[in-house]
Amino acid sequence: MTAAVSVRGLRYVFGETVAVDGIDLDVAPGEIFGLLGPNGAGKTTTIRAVTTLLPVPRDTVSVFGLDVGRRKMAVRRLIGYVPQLLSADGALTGRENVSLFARLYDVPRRERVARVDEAIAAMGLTEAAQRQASTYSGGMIRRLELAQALVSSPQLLILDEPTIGLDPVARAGVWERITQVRRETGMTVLVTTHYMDEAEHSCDRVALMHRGRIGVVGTPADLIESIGGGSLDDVFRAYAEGDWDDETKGFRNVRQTRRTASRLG
Ligand SMILES: Nc1ncnc2c1ncn2[C@@H]1O[C@H](COP(=O)(O)OP(=O)(O)OP(=O)(O)O)[C@@H](O)[C@H]1O
Repeated sequence: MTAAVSVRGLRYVFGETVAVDGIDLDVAPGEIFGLLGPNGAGKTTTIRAVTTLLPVPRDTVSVFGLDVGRRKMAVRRLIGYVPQLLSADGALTGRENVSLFARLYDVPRRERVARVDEAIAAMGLTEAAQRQASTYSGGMIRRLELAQALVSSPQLLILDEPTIGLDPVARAGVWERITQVRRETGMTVLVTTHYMDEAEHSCDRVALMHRGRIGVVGTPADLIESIGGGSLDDVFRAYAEGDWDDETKGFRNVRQTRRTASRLG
């Protein structure tokens, strides 16, 4: 089966800073895949490479089998992207914002009205659609941005910290909509977050990223089991506290350390 996203040996350097340090990653079609890690881990740089917004060498990143280094425009047609910075225009109504994206993405004119309505409804914004976006709450703005990204019916939805800065209720609302869209459309979702608890509940698989590298990949349940129980936060802490530059500190060692720690109380 062709991976939705495949990354091989991706490295990205800004001046002296190694933002991404030779990572491999595979996202399966239809899964919600979380790229987790603290600020500066390299998550945004990784997904900007996947979205074609950063230049990448050939044969390092592909989306549904299309090489990002060679087929930029074709890849863009498969992707919906919600960046970290707000992209909705407060002076326009919710509906106008989504319609604007439908035109930008070149959604066929005869399908536009229906597709805009669908995207707005999928994000629970039908009643608010005629209001100016400047009157929306933070959670509604995020859902509006999701509707903008969904209007082109992408095969791959890429979300950079979709719940950052939102209160717990709004965060839950955003995740509820993301999981619902995936359930109804089978769309693949690649999401970055540093909220481990959210990823634990909503992602099928996660990759833990730290200092430009990916430490472990797996289902939240398997990763938690691998350290003998706890939460995804504990898993991350177990890895982040180890020296990731030291090749000898593998999964087994972390597990051993945890076991020892729990024996010692
Ligand atoms: N345009 C840039 N110029 C210089 N350095 C950059 C640039 N973009 C990112 N970096 C650096 O690369 C590293 C990785 O940043 P990146 O934004 O990918 O991390 P992140 O995990 O997404 O963190 P955050 O959640 O804070 O965005 C950081 O040290 C950051 O300062």
